[in-house]
Amino acid sequence: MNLYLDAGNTRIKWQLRDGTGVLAQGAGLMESPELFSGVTPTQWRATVRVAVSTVRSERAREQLQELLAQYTGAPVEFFWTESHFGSVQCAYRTPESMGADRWHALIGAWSEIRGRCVVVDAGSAITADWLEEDGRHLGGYILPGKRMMLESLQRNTARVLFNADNSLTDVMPGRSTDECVFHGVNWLMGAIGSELARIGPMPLLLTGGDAVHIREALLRAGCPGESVRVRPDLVIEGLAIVDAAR
Ligand SMILES: Nc1ncnc2c1ncn2[C@@H]1O[C@H](COP(=O)(O)OP(=O)(O)O)[C@@H](O)[C@H]1O
Ligand SMILES: CC(C)(COP(=O)(O)O)[C@@H](O)C(=O)NCCC(=O)O
Ligand SMILES: [K+]
Repeated sequence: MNLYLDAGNTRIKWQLRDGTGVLAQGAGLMESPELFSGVTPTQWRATVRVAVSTVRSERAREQLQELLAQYTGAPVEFFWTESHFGSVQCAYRTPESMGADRWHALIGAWSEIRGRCVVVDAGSAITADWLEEDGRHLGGYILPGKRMMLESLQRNTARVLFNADNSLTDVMPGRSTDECVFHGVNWLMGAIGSELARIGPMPLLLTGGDAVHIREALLRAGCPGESVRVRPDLVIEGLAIVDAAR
C-alpha cells in the first residue's frame, strides 16, 4: 500500500492506495489528531511508501514528516514541480518555484484529457493553469481564495463587519454589508467563470475545497455542463502517476 498526500496551505488531503485502487481517504488540518483516523493499524503496517505533494512551509514539511514517522516507518518522498513529465512541459523558467500542487494537478488533468484544457484549483489560493494540445503548460494565474478574500476584508478594514459563515449565493448588488461582501465574492467568482467560458469550449477541470463555487459560476456564465469536470483528487491523481514512474 502507498499513502499519497496533497498538503495544501489549509488542509492535508490523503489517499491510501494499492494496486486495486483507493482503500481509504481523508482530509483535515495537519494539527488535527483525527487527520489519519481513517487508516487502520493493519493498513499502517502494510504501508510501504509515502509520496507527498506539498506547498506548505519548510517547517510545516518537517512537521509533516515527523507526524508521519509516528505512524509508519515507510520512506517519505516529496515530489516537486519539474521542467517536464511525459508530454507535459512546465511554462516556468524556474519550474521548482511553481507550486507542486499545480504541477501534479496538471499531470492528473493530462492523463484524463490528453489535450487542451484548463485546471482550476480553488483552495487557500485559486490557481488556473492552461495546457495546450501537445501538453505544453502555457502558464496560469494565482488569486486569493474565497476565504482569503473574506479574511482580508475582516483584517484590513474597520467597518466592513459581516458573518464569515454566511452562505449568500446571489450576485445582485447588495443592500447590506453582508450582501455586498458575499455577493461581491460571488460576482468575482462569476467573472472568473465568464472569462473561462469566453475562452472555451475546452475541458475545465476543477479541484480544491471551493471548486463548487467555481462550477456554479461557470454554469451561470453559460459554460456547457459537460465541459466542467469537478475532480476533487486531481493533485493526488497526478502525484500517483509521477510516483509510479519514478
Ligand atoms: N472542510 C473544509 N475545511 C476547510 N476549508 C474548506 C472545507 N471545505 C471547503 N473548504 C474551503 O476550501 C478552502 C480550502 O480548500 P483546500 O483545497 O483544502 O485548500 P488547500 O489545498 O489550499 O489546503 C478553504 O479556504 C475553504 O473556503
Ligand atoms: C499558489 C499556491 C499557494 C496554491 O496552493 P494552495 O492554495 O493549494 O495552498 C501554491 O501553488 C504555491 O505555493 N505556489 C508557489 C508559487 C507559484 O506557483 O508560482
Ligand atoms: K490545493
